[in-house]
Amino acid sequence: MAVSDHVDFPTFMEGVKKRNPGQTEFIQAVQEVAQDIFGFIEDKEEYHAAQILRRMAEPDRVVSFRVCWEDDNHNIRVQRGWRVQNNNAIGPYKGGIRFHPSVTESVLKFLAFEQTFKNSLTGLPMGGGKGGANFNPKGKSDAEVMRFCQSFMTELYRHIGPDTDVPAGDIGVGAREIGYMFGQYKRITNRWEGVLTGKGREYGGSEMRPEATGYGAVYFMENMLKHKNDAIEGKTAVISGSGNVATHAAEQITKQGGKVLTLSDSGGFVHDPDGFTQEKIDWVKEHKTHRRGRMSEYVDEFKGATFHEGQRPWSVACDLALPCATQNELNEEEAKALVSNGVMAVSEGANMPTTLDGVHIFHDAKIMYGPGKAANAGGVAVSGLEMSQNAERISWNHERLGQMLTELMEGIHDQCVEYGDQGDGYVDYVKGANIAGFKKVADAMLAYGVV
Ligand SMILES: NC(=O)C1=CN([C@@H]2O[C@H](COP(=O)(O)OP(=O)(O)OC[C@H]3O[C@@H](n4cnc5c(N)ncnc54)[C@H](OP(=O)(O)O)[C@@H]3O)[C@@H](O)[C@H]2O)C=CC1
Ligand SMILES: O=C(O)CCC(=O)C(=O)O
Repeated sequence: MAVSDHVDFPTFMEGVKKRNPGQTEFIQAVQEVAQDIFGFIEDKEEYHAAQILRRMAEPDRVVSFRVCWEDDNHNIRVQRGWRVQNNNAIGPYKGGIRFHPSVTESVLKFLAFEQTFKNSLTGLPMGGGKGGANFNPKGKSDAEVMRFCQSFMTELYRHIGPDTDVPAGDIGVGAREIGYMFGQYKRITNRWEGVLTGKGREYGGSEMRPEATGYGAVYFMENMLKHKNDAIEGKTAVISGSGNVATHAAEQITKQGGKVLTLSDSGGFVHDPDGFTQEKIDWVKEHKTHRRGRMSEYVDEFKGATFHEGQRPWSVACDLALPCATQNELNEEEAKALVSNGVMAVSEGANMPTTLDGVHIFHDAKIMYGPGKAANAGGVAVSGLEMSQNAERISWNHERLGQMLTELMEGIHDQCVEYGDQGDGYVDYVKGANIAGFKKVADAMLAYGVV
């Protein structure tokens, strides 16, 4: 009988850092999870003996490939693509594809790691994966984006499948890119199958998927407030981003009687003290998605608003904050500014938008803080429902899916409370999400033995 290798948290993290040199985002994501899991498994020898956390922090595989495409001037361009298949213990790998110049292996490994816990929290049978390329869709013609997507899928198709790995959208990958990639998969394989989610409604996409992540993050906020006998109505909200997640979060805050004060993009943020009404949000959706414009142009359209170039919105006083743009977009100083301006609750639409130091500020101030892996899980949850609909060759209506999303978010919130309740009225939602997400995957891995 082997003697179990029962390492402590600092030794575990030293090993993670040594094995993943320079991968700061991945190390950050593992650290945030591991610090909670070490406490939880302290007296659970079976997890130590089977090296479960060590195995979870090592992706099943990372596929990296060349993506060649021709631009409109007939220049040959070369990008790097990846698919990180992190863990398929509880279902096929599942997670988005990101096209952005900042994409690296470290970024995709952190996202695939987070996705594993998030997907487990949904209660649906989905493992964790993530992919992407260091391709910048900004400023490219539709024809260039199509050629890039086709080339990307020409390599990716051999690694994915409806029971193997089911990608979806993320930053820089929306309905247009999913259409081009799904078309290419179908063309190469001669199969129509639910290999991607986030598809257009006319070819197998699900009702509610476009809204699901942003609405879900607001439902998570609603659940946190309800737990304290409070509600969104009458509250002010600061939101970052102006893409799929941010605009739908803004829409749902507005529907529930809250007032959205800001939206942003990588150029800066817009402060509209009169609030973003549905008409204004529709303008932003159209402007960013179809005209592919900049948020700076909002102030030419709507009087009374100001644009703050190169800045993030966290200095604007608010009751609620929803970071919905990208990772590490809210640091320690910005967290302090939010707290000193009286923020009550933070619900993360983006993945890991708050730095570890920022998270500590929220915890020390005991404000309600819903981490991305719980708060933004509504998107992948409805993706899971899109997979079910495709497999059954049926489609459910908007109302039914809306109801399912509401119930799924409530279930995720309640799991966080079950494992994160500190007994003094404070809920540590990070701890709750980490432990609840870990347990199901870990138990499945134990059942499989050493694989
Ligand atoms: N789409 C989904 O279903 C899900 C998305 N998420 C997460 O939500 C976040 C937003 O995704 P999504 O809305 O889909 O993406 P979109 O591409 O639709 O929008 C991204 C938004 O974030 C801004 N942004 C991107 N990178 C940066 C940066 N480095 N600094 C400042 N702003 C930036 C973009 O501004 P600009 O236009 O200037 O680039 C844009 O406003 C990501 O963290 C993603 O991983 C999580 C779960 C599901
Ligand atoms: O819908 C999906 O499969 C993935 C969504 C996603 O990428 C995420 O949750 O971060």
